[in-house]
Amino acid sequence: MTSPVVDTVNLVKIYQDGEVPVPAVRGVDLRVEAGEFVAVMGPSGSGKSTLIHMIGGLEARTSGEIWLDGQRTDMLKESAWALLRRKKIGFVFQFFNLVANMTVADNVELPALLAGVSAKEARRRREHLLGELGLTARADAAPAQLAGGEQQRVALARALANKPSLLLADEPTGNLDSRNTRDVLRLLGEVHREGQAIVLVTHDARVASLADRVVSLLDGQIVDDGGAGLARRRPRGGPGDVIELRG
Ligand SMILES: Nc1ncnc2c1ncn2[C@@H]1O[C@H](COP(=O)(O)OP(=O)(O)OP(=O)(O)O)[C@@H](O)[C@H]1O
Repeated sequence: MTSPVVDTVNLVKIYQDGEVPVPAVRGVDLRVEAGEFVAVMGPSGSGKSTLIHMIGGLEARTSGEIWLDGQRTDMLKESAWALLRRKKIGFVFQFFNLVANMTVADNVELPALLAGVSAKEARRRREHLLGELGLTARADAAPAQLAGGEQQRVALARALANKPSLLLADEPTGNLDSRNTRDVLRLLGEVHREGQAIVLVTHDARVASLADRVVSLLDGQIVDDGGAGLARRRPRGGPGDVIELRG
């Protein structure tokens, strides 16, 4: 049996607001299998972002365990984390973190080149991803010349250039109009069909409807795990993969 891509055990995060402890995540057990698409939903402040930041190693946990692909990660040093992230994880967060003095094309190719992919293959992936996201004409622009929604799509292309086994996304369609949302969702469907796991925070029920499973958080705890462990996975290429959005 293969290890789950993500396995958190009694994961806790308590922020300190001066003297006041702010419990953000309170004992979360979340298991995500290879290739599974999980949407995380819940009201504002329920701990969604904190949870995926901890899974991605961007935020230290207070207690509990985090395992990625069978490797315990919550005790890793930053250098080991950086290597693991580069190899296995793609991030799309609300802050796009594009490199300001590089073109869109170079921003998208960089992670693949850093991971040792050949220049030719990195260019092929970049052309494919920018094409899918309607950004081909913006390849030579600097990030600052792009609208917010365009920057967000470049950030998604960059996160996928490496073909990560795990994509972590925090509101990836948050700033997008319906046409761009459709492009992003089509690409996520493609990523999912290729067997990459996705953990995605969203407030958008249309986005969540594409997932294999919706995990609901409330006050830092999972109140519904969407039937983890049940054979809910749709067959690849089945009707669930057809993305239709109006508007
Ligand atoms: N750096 C921080 N310092 C102190 N408290 C924080 C910090 N970051 C988050 N919190 C608190 O932790 C709780 C969970 O926040 P989090 O951002 O994870 O929720 P969320 O579900 O992602 O919310 P939203 O949907 O609004 O993004 C909230 O009470 C928030 O105020």
